[in-house]
This record gives sequence, structure tokens and C-alpha cells, in this order.
Amino acid sequence: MTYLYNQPSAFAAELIEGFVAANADKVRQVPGGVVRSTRSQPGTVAVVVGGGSGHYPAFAGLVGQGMAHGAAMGNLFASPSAQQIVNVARAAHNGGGVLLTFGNYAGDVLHFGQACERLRAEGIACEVVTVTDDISSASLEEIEKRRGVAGDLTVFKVASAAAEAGHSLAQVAALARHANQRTRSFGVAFSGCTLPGATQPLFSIDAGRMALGMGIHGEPGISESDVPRADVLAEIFVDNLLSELPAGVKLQPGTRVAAVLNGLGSVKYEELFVVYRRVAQLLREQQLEIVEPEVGEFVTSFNMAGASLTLMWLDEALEQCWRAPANAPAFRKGSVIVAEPLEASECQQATQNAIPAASVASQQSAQRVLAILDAIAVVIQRNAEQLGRIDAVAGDGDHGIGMERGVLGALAQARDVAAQGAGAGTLLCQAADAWADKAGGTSGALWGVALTAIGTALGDESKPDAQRVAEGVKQAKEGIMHFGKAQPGDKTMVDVLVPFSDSLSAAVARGEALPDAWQLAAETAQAAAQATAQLLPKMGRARPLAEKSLGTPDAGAVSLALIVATVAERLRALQPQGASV
Ligand SMILES: Nc1ncnc2c1ncn2[C@@H]1O[C@H](COP(=O)(O)OP(=O)(O)O)[C@@H](O)[C@H]1O
Ligand SMILES: O=C(COP(=O)(O)O)[C@@H](O)CO
Repeated sequence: MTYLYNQPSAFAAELIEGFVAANADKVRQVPGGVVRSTRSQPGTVAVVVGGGSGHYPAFAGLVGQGMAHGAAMGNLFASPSAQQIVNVARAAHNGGGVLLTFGNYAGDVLHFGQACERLRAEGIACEVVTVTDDISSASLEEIEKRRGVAGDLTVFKVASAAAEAGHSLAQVAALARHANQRTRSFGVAFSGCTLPGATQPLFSIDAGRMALGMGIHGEPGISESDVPRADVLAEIFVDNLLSELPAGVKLQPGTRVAAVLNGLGSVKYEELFVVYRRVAQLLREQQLEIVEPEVGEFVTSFNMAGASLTLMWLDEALEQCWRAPANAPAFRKGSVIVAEPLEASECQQATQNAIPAASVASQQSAQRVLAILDAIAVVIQRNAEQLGRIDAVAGDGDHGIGMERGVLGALAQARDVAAQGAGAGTLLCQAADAWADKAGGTSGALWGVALTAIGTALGDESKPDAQRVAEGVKQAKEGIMHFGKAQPGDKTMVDVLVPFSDSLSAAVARGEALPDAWQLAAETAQAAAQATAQLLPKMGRARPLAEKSLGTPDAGAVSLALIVATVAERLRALQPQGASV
């Protein structure tokens, strides 16, 4: 249960305001998140972390001297957008390049990856390091698929200390990867979390039972048991982590290890200390040297009850970074020489994109595209709850609100640029950026890619004909498959997009007018979306809950089918006899 909130939709934005007001000596707000409010050494690497909100102190609480330089902050449990990340990275950049580091989640991977490309295109050197410490989320053979949980803390700390010490971007990235390779976590949960305004927990665990290996958004673990005594839980943690030592680490007297016992949201510090008492005994029984352990909350799962243990196996370089002083709102150690505050004026602002000139025909098309977007917004709002319910069966239940945020952002931007005389291509490209920016998450990134592809194909010159529209949809399909890496059969929106695009191209090639060709393709899409109910998910948040999702269609497939059906209706209404947009 969340007791204190105003509008649930404003929760993520309002918490940033309050967090910054309470920590102004260390952080300041920029579009997309926060950066340090103190001056960093010119020429040093900026470490930019980030992810969804709801995991405090990850990510904003870990920004400050000796820790990260900035944090991109998404909505609750949804990755920030590439635009947010770029804004934060620009503001944090000290001239030495940017390291982007975050937990391994599909939406984060897509948005941070795009942000990295954009920063490089602007001439800012950039590297990406994903954190994959959760040993229960995938086997050793698939170690790259593991989730990032409280290992975020150790990896961010090492990267940040290396940046503070003046290492080059390549060295900082190499140390961060090394820290990740030597960090392992194992967690348990006793109850689900309930997001602001929700009446039900996002997921639940039977009273008196414990989920072993559960993720920080309710992703399933590897097994369940009765809730044990504190000492037994400590033994479960230590046994699991000692059974999977990273390459190059030996369990021998004197081996040095950093230990982090992490509360996942609503377990008391006193309970954590009782558990840590036994964790420390067990590690010492193995004659391991525990270096500067941490007990507290570092990466939470909103108000989920649970805890995790993280071990980072140290060598000299990692130990030096782990022990270095830090002064962030939620993580302090040693004493830093307090840096000078930045002037308010020293903050880079996001720049507005100019509207390129467009032909009259393309401006008229832009008005029709705007009307179509308007209709899509109505349909998505009407179906948001149902899309959320479908997503909650095996995902995190936020598909409806994510799509709603995205389409409303896209519509507002489209209205704005249409009023400034944008052509259809520019209108769609700017709507695409706004969609990705406001929605965040996996589908936000992918809809951004799709609309950009269509907008680029339409351009701002001629009135788009059926061939051009079909080509744009084909490019959207290829773009989504390139970025998301899903194939038909993986139970994603790709299972609708591929038959939809193929059917549209075939009908256009046969000479059908656009409204008719689109209508045929939309019917194919509807059938394909329903058929995803029989598939097992292989991508995204739904993957670990594969069996549970049998019988339910994929949420992203259903929303795509709804959208193309709406476009079909609008095309018929807008142009009873026409053949173009
Ligand atoms: N790799 C991928 N490629 C294409 N579509 C994907 C991929 N991963 C997930 N999806 C789609 O995204 C939908 C989930 O979107 P959403 O709930 O907004 O994202 P998140 O899982 O980040 O919260 C899924 O139902 C699926 O259709
Ligand atoms: O949920 C998060 C990002 O995951 P998505 O892939 O966008 O669902 C976030 O809370 C962790 O950064």
C-alpha cells in the first residue's frame, strides 16, 4: 500500500522535486533527472546512471561527489527515455566523455543504447556498461541475460571512483565491467509492492511464504519456501553466492570481499542487522576478509518486503575504488574535500528542434496525420486499463499507462509542430521523439523507432502515396526488429508488425488504394494479435513468466493491432475515394 501521493501520474515527477529540494547541496534537477550541483574536475569522465523510479536510492540518491555525476530518472518501473538520458549526460559532461551504466532491463538497454549513439554523434565520447549481478535471473551460460539488482551499487561506486581519480573513459569502462564481472547478488521477497493509486499489489506471495530469487519488479524467482528464521536466510544467501564464484576468484583464507545486505523496500534496518550478524559469521568462517560492508537500502523494489545479499570479490584496483570517499544523498563514506557549488546559470538546457520547410501538400498531409494521431490517442486511453491487465499477466502491468503517456506526448508535440507549418515527415519524427520520451520503457523506445521510420519515409515534400506509406511501415518493421532483436514467434509486437507490413506491401503492390490495403492488413494484424495467445514469450519482462502467459495475447501485439485498426477507420473516413494520406 502507498499511503502518500497526489495524482498517481504525477508521483515520479513530484518525488524528484522534493528530492532535489532536500539535497540541493549535492544535486540539481535537469530535464530528465538530476546531476551533481557541485563542480567536478574538468576533463574527467562523467558517470551517468539511471533507470525507472521506485528503486530509491537507486538512482538519484547515488549522485554526488565520489559517486555518479548524474541520474536519468524514468517513471515508476519504466526506463527513462533516450532523450532524458541525453539531457542528463550533456549536463553532467565534464569534457572527459560519459559512461552510461544501468541494470540490464530491455527498456533501459534500448534507451541507453540510443542515447549513447546520439551522444557519440554530437562528439561526446560514450561507453555503456550494463549491470548483471542477479544470479537467479539466468544461468551462467546466459550470464549476459541476468538482471541488475543491488550490484548497481558496487558497479556504480567503482566506476565513479575511477572517474574521480581521473582515469580515461576506456579505463573507467573497463573497471566498471570488471566490477560487474566480480559482483553477484541473490535476493528474496516476502510480499509484493503496490504502486501509488493501485488497489492491488503488482504481484503477490502467499502469507508466510518467501520467493527466492525474485526480481525488483516482481519478476519470478527460482523457487519458494516458508519464510525462514533470520539465520537460515543468511545461510541461504551465503550458500548461493559462494556456490558461484566469478572466474579468477578463489575461496581461500584472506580472499577479500565487499558485502552489501540490501533491504528491498519495507524490511526494517533492525531485521537486516540481525541477518547481517549471521552473514558476517558465515563469511568469516570461510576466512574471508569483509571490506567495508554496507547494510541498508540501496536498490529497492518500491515497498516490496524482501532483502538481497551482494558480494563483490575484490582485487587491488576494485578495493581502492570501493573504499574511496563518497558523498551522495544516500551513500556516504570517508570524507571528501567539498567541491565548489555550480552557479545556477552553468546548466545546459535542452535545445528546441527547428521545423524544416515543407511543401503545402505535405503540410496538408500533416493535418491528416494529426487527425489520425488524435483518434489513436482516444482509442489508447479507452483501452489503457485493459492493456495494463493483459501486461500484468506476465509483465509488469504498465503497458496501458506507458502507451497512454506516449501517445498523449506524441499528440501534443504533433499539434505544436503542425501549428508551426511542419510537413508530415517532420510531424511524425517529432511525435516519435515525444512518444519515446514521455513513455520510456521498451514499447516507448520501439514506437519511437517505428514512427521515426515512417516519418522519414514520408518526408516533407510530396503528398505521401500508398507505396511510400507501405515502404515506411516496412522500414518501421525492420527498425523495430533491428533495435529490439525480437523475431516472429517470440511473443512481441513483432508478431503483428511482420504480417501487417507484409500484407500492406502485398496489397499496395496489387494496386489496392491505401485505405483498402490498410484495412486488409489491419484485419491480418487483428488475427495475428489474437494468435500470440498461443505463444510462449522469449523477450522482455514476460520471458521469465512464460508458462503463465499461455492463453493471453501479448500486450504490445494487442495495442499495435488496435492502433492499425484505428488508422484504417480514419483513412476511410478522411479519404473515401483517396489513395494517399
Ligand atoms: N525486444 C522486443 N522487441 C519487440 N517488442 C518487444 C520487445 N520486448 C518487449 N516488446 C513489446 O513490448 C511490450 C511491453 O511494453 P511495455 O510494457 O511498455 O514495456 P516494459 O516491459 O519495458 O514495461 C510487450 O508486450 C512486447 O510486445
Ligand atoms: O523497469 C525498469 C526498466 O525496465 P523496462 O525494461 O523499461 O520495463 C526500471 O525500473 C529499471 O531501471
